[in-house]
Amino acid sequence: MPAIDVHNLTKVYPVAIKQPGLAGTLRHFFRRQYRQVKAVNDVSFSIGAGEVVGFLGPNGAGKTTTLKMLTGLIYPSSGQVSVAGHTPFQRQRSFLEQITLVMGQKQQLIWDLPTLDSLRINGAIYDLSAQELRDRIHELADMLDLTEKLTQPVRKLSLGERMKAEMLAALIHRPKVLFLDEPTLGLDVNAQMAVRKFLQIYNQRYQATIVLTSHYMADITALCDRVLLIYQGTLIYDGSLNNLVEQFAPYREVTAEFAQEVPAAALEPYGEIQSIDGCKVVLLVRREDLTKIVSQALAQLPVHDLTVTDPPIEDVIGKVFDAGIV
Ligand SMILES: Nc1ncnc2c1ncn2[C@@H]1O[C@H](COP(=O)(O)OP(=O)(O)OP(=O)(O)O)[C@@H](O)[C@H]1O
Repeated sequence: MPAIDVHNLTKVYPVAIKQPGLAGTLRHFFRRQYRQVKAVNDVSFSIGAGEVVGFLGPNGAGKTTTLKMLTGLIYPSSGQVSVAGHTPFQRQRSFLEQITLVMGQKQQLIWDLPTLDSLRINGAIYDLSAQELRDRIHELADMLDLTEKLTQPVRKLSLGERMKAEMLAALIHRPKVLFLDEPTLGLDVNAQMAVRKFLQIYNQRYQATIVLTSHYMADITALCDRVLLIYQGTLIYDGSLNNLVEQFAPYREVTAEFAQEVPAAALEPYGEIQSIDGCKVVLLVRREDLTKIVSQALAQLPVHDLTVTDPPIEDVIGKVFDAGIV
């Protein structure tokens, strides 16, 4: 049985339309008009237990709305959802004990209290014995390198420490399905890496299923083999990140440093010129022509150094969203 099974999921929000000014306010009061915003449109996918899936889309694409439906915070307008064998919006205790939702821009820890106190509250909510709670705090704090900070009021933690503490609190009941909405938002590179590493270990240790949204592609490339792309509420890609790159970036970047400057006209036959900076040139070369072009360049041009890389993944995803379809 898949951990998450979604069929034809749709969410339409009614949004009140209000004209400006006093007349608009009065009209709004007596005869309210609505327009329908289709935030999620006929989305279907299935995620197996233990998978880590990246859920990507531009702002307003419908990611958070989908996560809210998967965690039972809002009702779908139509379609079926099953998470850990439950219908999320019924919000049964046995469902809530198996999932967690972490939102990078929202916090559940109590601001003026030390993290430890919030963890005790969560322990009571999930009926953990004192020993279980101690063991889990010890294990997770150790994984997150947070033990020293647990007695400090949350408001005195750095952003990165706070996010780790949020993660600890969200996982104290050892959920099997994790929904993470921008868990590394605003963190510096080191803190992002620490959170990623932690998620990798948690996934492996508990075979947890993870659905992750992030605008940082490094999170996705480090954690997810599979990505779902959503655009204007519609799922436009479901598959491996590698296939996506191959499909949408049928070229590779060749960076060459020459012993002396080479005129642009002499470079044109080799590929599309991206930039020329003195003796350093970046070209885009189609994947199927790469071997031929590289050997020709080495034979015919004064090449000092040459490297071949994939284009940045952000650019590839950006292209997909610009095109709007796959
Ligand atoms: N409560 C709401 N009422 C009305 N419209 C909403 C509501 N919540 C979201 N929307 C609209 O639904 C669409 C999808 O929003 P959603 O927050 O799901 O996008 P998102 O992909 O998570 O975006 P972001 O990356 O910016 O967080 C947007 O057009 C948004 O304005």
